[in-house]
Order: sequence, then structure tokens, then C-alpha cells
Amino acid sequence: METMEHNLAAIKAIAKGNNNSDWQELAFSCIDLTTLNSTDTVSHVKAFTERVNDFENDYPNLPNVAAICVHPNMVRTVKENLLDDHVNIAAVAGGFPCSMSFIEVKVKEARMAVDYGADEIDIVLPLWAFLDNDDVICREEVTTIKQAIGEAHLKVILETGALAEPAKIRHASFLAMESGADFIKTSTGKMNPAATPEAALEMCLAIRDYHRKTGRKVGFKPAGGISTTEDAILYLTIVKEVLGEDWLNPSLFRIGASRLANNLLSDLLDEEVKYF
Ligand SMILES: O=C[C@H](O)COP(=O)(O)O
Repeated sequence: METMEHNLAAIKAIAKGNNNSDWQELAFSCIDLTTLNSTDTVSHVKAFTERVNDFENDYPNLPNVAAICVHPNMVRTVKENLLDDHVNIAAVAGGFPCSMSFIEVKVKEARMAVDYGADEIDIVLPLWAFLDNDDVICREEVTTIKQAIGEAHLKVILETGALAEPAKIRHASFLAMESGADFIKTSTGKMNPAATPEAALEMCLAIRDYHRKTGRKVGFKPAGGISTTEDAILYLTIVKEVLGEDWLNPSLFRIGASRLANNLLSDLLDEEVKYF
């Protein structure tokens, strides 16, 4: 633990030096632009998608976000309206945010989201099983959903705020990766604490060790409560220092956030922007 805190202090110092327009642009291009409210409506999600469509024209010198992330019943609306085919559609599924449903329902929900157009599926590791040390159920659920969604990418949310101990975060990371996760993600954004640099560091160390063991590169997605440019640059810096340059792109790094994009844009353009 002492070593980790020491490493994090060093990484935080490096992150301060990384807060420049190149890194801010990179962070922006890795955003999963998220709307996951119980008040989301079809008209809201349509307007949200149209902002992403307009972005290329309005800011031709900037990259667009990596994906739009919505509830599964809103995938169809995004699919029908999204014009930029470089922007993916991500859906939370599998009984998000608590994973308290039947595996048959979770599989069906994830598969339906893909059928309506989702490229990426974000599920929550079944904490009700993990916290009882039932690794078998955790592996079965992740493996079954992964198989059901075919070519779509699977992100597994560990809800690190509920795990707290570094050893549990590491164990959950390995369970998810060994069961086929393409990304591991910190948090749902629906409980506190959400993403923390400590949890991110532990997860990146697990991704590094899993890669050394298997040769497979698993992506990392911090999410939940990330709203400032400084936060985003710190998570990018953790990834760079632990995993290296290969991970510094949207195919291996995402930031899930509902409030970050405007703040990054404001810092990039040096004026207050409320675009999304
Ligand atoms: O998956 C993404 C998170 O739900 C976003 O959380 P946030 O609304 O705190 O940014």
C-alpha cells in the first residue's frame, strides 16, 4: 500500500506537467459521452446525439468523442440519429447498475441492445456473488454475456467503491479479464465513491500483469464522478505510466462521463463552453 501511495504521488506530479492541449484533445477523443438518467427521454437522447453529429462542423479542428453511452432502450434512438460512424454506441445492460437480475434477463437485454445497434456493452460484475466469494457465478455471468453479444465489445464494471480493498479490486479485475472482458471499468456512476485514482492504479497494474501473462491487451475505463480536466489528465497519466503509450487511444482507453466534455472543451478553447 505504501508503495502504491508513493507511486500515485509521483504520477500526480507527472500529470500536472501533462495538462496541455495535446493531452486535453486526447482525453476528449476518449470520452464515452454518457446520459444515464431515469429522466432520459427519446427527445433528449435524440438532441444529445445531434450535438455529437454537429460537433465535427462546429469544431473541425478537434476530434469527436469516442462513443455515446445510454440505457439499452435508448440505443435505437441513437442508432437512428447518429451520423458520425467513427462514434460508437455503448449501452449499459445486464441489470445496470446493480446487476440484480436473472442471467437469462441480463443476456437478453445485452443481446437486444446489440441487435438495436450497440457496438459496446457495459455490464456490472455481479457483486451479490463476488462479495460472497462466489467466483464461479461471476465467471459464468461474464462469459455467458460475452458469448451472447458476439462481436460487440464488453466492458465489465467492478464498482470499485464497493470493493475498497486493493486485493479485492485486483481479484475482480482478473476475474473479469479471464472471463473475456475487453475493458474493465471502475464504476457505474450510481454509487459513492465512484472512480478514484487509487482504484485506477490497482486496475491498471492488474491489466499490465494480465497482459504480461497472456499477451492480451485489455482496455481501461474510469467512470463516475469524473468532471474536471485535471481528473481526466490524471487518469490518462496513470494509464501512460503503468501501461504505456499503446493504451493511449480510444481502442484501449475510455473515460465514462456525463459532465467532463464541456469542461475539457472550455479548457481547450480557453473560454466557457456549454455545448453538450
Ligand atoms: O458510465 C458512466 C458513468 O455512469 C458516468 O458517471 P457520471 O455521470 O458521474 O459522469
